[in-house]
Amino acid sequence: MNKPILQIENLTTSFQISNEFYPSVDDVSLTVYENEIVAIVGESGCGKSALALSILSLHNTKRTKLKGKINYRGQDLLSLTDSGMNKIRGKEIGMIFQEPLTALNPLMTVGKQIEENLDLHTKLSSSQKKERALQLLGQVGIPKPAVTYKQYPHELSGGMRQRVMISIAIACSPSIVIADEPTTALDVTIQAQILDLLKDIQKETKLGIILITHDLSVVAEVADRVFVMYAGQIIETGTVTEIMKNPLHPYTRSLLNSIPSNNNNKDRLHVIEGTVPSLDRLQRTGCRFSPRIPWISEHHHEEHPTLHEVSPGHFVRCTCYKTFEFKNKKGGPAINVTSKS
Ligand SMILES: Nc1ncnc2c1ncn2[C@@H]1O[C@H](COP(=O)(O)OP(=O)(O)OP(=O)(O)O)[C@@H](O)[C@H]1O
Repeated sequence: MNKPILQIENLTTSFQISNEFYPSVDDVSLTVYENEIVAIVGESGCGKSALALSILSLHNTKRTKLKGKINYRGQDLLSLTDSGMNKIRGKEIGMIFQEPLTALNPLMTVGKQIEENLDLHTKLSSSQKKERALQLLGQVGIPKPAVTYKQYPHELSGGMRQRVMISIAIACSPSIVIADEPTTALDVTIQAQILDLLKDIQKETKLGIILITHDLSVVAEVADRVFVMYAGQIIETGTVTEIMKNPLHPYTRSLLNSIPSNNNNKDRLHVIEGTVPSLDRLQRTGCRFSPRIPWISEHHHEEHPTLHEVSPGHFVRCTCYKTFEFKNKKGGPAINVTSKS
């Protein structure tokens, strides 16, 4: 049985807007075990990145309030000082961002950027650092590590830059890597290569990966378990096999129906207006998804929706899933699914 590495308990992350604090991540609990890929999926604005940045304590502390617990191997990350957290970031928990061109330093060679992370967290000599950097570049599939080592980020293609980001993220052999939309900025073939690379690295190193994406087809490709987020809350979770085979929440079903290969409906798709509401306009009582499926009458929703375990490990929020049908009954998306790209 794999051991839990990260246990998030009742995490609420609130941001200050004008003079009020509004929860962007609302009472989220999730566990990541070693040797698994956990996906967090949802439309733009659901709180996925806010959750990732909370794990790494990367929010502006003056304008953000965090409540709950983030246990990493027995210590609560929320109670750590800045210097305590600096020892975790990049060493224990690696991070891969969506756009490597902005995440990488344009003025530093690839080799130096990998070595910078090694400098912070290891006591390797200069020659050992170089050796490790070259080995990492080889591990992430860079064809000529010695050449790329000396190059600047702008000299590389998008896919190569993302491989470099991955090499930096795994340089200090972390237990967890958080990958926030790692393939969104890449074209389809390169996307598939990067996903394969992440899968291979995960298998080789047995680390836990938290994969953030708006795309359920990416989830189906690589993840073991999935947490579907809507308006700051987890609305459904389970193994990927279970969620793909038996999605229950209307939102999950809508996301799945928005994948072209899953949609057998040859008619015009039925699109319901609406997007994830902004934090200050979000209804916080009742089912948060109900305004987007107004044809489902109120009494089918719970007043205080909770997560129900429908089969071992498969949880769904609110009772509306029991009676939900797509408005056009043919399975077109119930909502106009937005994405970041
Ligand atoms: N620093 C901040 N201050 C105020 N509001 C914020 C801040 N960061 C995020 N938000 C708000 O919190 C909500 C969730 O944002 P978040 O970026 O986590 O969503 P997301 O699901 O990651 O979307 P995307 O895929 O677009 O990044 C949004 O309404 C966003 O506007």
